[in-house]
Amino acid sequence: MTSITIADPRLQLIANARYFYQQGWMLGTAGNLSACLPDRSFWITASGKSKGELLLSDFVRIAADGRVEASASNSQPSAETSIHQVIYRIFPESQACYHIHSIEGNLVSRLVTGDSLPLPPLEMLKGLGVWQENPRCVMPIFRNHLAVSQIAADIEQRLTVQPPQIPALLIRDHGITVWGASAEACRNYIELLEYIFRYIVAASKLDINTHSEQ
Ligand SMILES: CSCCC(=O)C(=O)COP(=O)(O)O
Ligand SMILES: [Zn+2]
Repeated sequence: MTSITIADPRLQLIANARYFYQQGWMLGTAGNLSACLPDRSFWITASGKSKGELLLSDFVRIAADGRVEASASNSQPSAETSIHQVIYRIFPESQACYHIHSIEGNLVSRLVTGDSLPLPPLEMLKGLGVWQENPRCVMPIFRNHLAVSQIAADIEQRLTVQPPQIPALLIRDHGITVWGASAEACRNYIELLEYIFRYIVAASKLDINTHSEQ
């Protein structure tokens, strides 16, 4: 009889957090990652852990009804757990949700004053699910309240009625959050967005209009 071993999703979260740390996107304790289990509970990084050197014990398991199901002694779930919960509620097909803090993400959030960031019509958007010629795509931006519950409430209120074109949102002066069908998809979304953000920042320095059709 063949036996199948189901890998612990925390292992992939640890590897991705280390990679993001190496890119400068999860420095110090910044950011939080989560991944769902078949019963819709999810593992999320415990609050205040160094994201470049996570251990299996640096995660908290949150049940589908919001209870803390498992945690190592003294570990509290990420302070931003409510944002992950809202994302899983609005997009129930999501299996993972990643939040990082990057310099480019914060810079682009300052290039516009409104509540959405226009994205240039780059080929890279296809990796985020946008398959249109010369797409007009925007990314939602949310205000960075001190109370995370207010950010989560704003996200739920807006995205429930106005689903975004890409599985991602920006919190101004704070960071980006993505969600997807797998941890691998989330890592790809983060990388693609970081490329797009670098492009936007570089274009703004060169004073290039990135939205005109050539
Ligand atoms: C320097 S990180 C400030 C808090 C934050 O925005 C974050 O992403 C990490 O919070 P957590 O509670 O998940 O460690
Ligand atoms: Zn954060």
